[in-house]
Amino acid sequence: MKTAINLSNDSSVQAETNKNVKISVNNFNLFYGEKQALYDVSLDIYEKEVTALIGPSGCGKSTFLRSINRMNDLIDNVKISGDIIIDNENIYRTNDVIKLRTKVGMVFQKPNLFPMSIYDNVAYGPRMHGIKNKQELNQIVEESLRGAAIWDEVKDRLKTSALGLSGGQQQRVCIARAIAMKPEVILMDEPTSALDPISTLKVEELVGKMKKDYTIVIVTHNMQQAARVSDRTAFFLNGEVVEYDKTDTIFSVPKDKRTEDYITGRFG
Ligand SMILES: Nc1ncnc2c1ncn2[C@@H]1O[C@H](COP(=O)(O)OP(=O)(O)OP(=O)(O)O)[C@@H](O)[C@H]1O
Repeated sequence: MKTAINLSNDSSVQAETNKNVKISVNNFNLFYGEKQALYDVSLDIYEKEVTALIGPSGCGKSTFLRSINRMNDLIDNVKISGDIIIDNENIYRTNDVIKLRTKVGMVFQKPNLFPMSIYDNVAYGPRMHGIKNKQELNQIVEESLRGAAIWDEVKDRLKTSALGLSGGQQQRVCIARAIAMKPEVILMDEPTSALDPISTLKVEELVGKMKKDYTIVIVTHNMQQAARVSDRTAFFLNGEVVEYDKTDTIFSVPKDKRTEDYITGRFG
C-alpha cells in the first residue's frame, strides 16, 4: 500500500507517463546488399528528449540514425524490413520523402556549409520551399541563428562567406540551417567530433536548450557527452540494441554485462 502511494506521488514516474512517443521503431532490419547492418531494432524515442546512440565503431549507429529520415534510400542496394513510425505515420509507406526530411532534419559530423554567405546558407532551405518574401526570410534567418546560439557572433557579418567561420561556428550555422526548415526532429551524427573542447561544450549546451522545442537523436562516440546531454541512451553492438534505458540507468546500473563492459572502457 505504502509503495503504491509513493509511486503515484513520485514526480519522475508522473513525468514518465506524460511523455509522448515521437518515433516508434518496431523490428527494424537493414541490409546493405547481402550484409545485414541492423537486427530487429525496436525502441521508442520520446518527444522533446535527447536520445543518444552509443556503441563501438561499425555497430550501426549512423545506419540507424539515417534510417529515421530515409537517408539510406540514397544508397544502392539497401533493403529494410520492419517499421519506423513518426507521429502515427509509417515513414517507409509514404511517398513524400521531402516532407519527411523537412520534418526530420539532420546535422552531420563535419560542418557542410555551402560556399555562400551565412545568410544564404540559412535561407537556402526556406527559399527552396518557395519563400521569397525578404522580410519573412530575414525573420527566419534571425530566429534560426538565435535558436542555434550563434546570432550574436554573426549578426554583423551575415553577408560574408560562411566558410570564413571557425569549425565550431560553422557547426552551429549548420544547426541553424536545420532549424530554418522548422523540423520537429533533429538527427545529429557525431556533431562535435571535428570540434575543439570549447566549441564542443557550446554545441552540447545548445543541444540541452534545443530539446525544449525539438526531439533530438544524437550519435556520439563520447560517453561523457552522452551522459551530459541525453535523457535516454541506446547501446548498439553488432547492429543490435543491447540495452536502451534512461541515461542515468545505463551509466550507473546497466543491466547487460556488455553495456557495462563498454561504458567502463573494457572494449570499443
Ligand atoms: N554504404 C554502405 N555500404 C555498405 N556497408 C555499409 C555502408 N555504410 C555502412 N556500412 C556497414 O554497416 C555497418 C554499420 O555501419 P555504421 O556506419 O552504421 O556504424 P557506426 O556505428 O555508425 O560506425 P562509426 O561509429 O564508425 O561511424 C558497418 O559494418 C559498415 O561497414
